[in-house]
Amino acid sequence: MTPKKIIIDTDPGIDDAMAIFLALRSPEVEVIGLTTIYGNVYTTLATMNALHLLEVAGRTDIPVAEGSHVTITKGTKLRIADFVHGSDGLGNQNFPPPSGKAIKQSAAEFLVEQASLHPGEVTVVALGPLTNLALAIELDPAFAKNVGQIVLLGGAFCVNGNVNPASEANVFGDPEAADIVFTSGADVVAVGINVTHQVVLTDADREKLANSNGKFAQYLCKIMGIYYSYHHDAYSTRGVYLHDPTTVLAAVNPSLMTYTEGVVRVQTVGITRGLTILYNKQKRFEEVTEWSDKPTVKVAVTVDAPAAVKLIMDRLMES
Ligand SMILES: O=c1[nH]cnc2c1ncn2[C@@H]1O[C@H](CO)[C@@H](O)[C@H]1O
Repeated sequence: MTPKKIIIDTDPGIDDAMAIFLALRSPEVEVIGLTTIYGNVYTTLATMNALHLLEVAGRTDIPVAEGSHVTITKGTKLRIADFVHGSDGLGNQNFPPPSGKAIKQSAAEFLVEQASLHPGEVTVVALGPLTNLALAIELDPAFAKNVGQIVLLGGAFCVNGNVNPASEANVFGDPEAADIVFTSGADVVAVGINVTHQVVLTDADREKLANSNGKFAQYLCKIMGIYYSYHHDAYSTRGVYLHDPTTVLAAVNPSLMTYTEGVVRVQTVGITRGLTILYNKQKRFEEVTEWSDKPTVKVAVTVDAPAAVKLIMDRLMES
């Protein structure tokens, strides 16, 4: 079977690093590019980190396109989660700057170009706020139809968020963009923290990674300390949530999850800004609602967590 072409839209980020390495080790997919976005770090640093991670992996053949520095509404007050990942996004390791450079195209231009070059064949795996995808949709009315699938990490479906009780970090980062993507008519699969919080890398798993000869496992163990201490403080867990790698798995091996389908809208105002609400079509409402006549998306509901953790670890431990 020919591997699925994927573009990873990313804000690296410790779990992003893990997700990128996992994708590079997955024969089911071919990474044809990385696009960058703010979120865990600012966009400029996300681009540097994406280039750095490709250099670590020996995959400088993969292009990196820099994404937006502002939200879809041109907002510049960004919420950056450096307290989760370190001020450099990669566990404060003082890595030397990458020698490579981003391509001239913007992330949105690159996404539009690749989707129209390979209609129906490109999967975008979106691991940060959805600004670049919303820009691609605005730039090219055919993008939503041309893109094969958008597999995104976003939302907290029927559970508390991780920024506040209402909102998950990626949707909170640009709620207007998220609403554009969810209602675009593209084939969207949303993996929310209701699912990713079930996929935990324990202290014992970390030790196993550290004791392996895997190049990626070794690198990740070096940068993961701050991600572990953050989880210990914030959630009182002795382990970390594998948000981004789990989302990559939804593209690599979709059968590890179950899904429901319905219309998702995003709250953009008030104390619940960033809230994702899925209408499951179980009731016909008398009134016309903001969910009426909108395209549906797939939302992940369950995950085979032990199988997911094992697959992620096995691939990262290959040397
Ligand atoms: O507590 C948190 N606040 C903000 N961002 C977080 C937190 N925990 C994890 N992430 C980051 O947000 C995405 C998942 O929502 C992941 O990329 C993760 O690295």
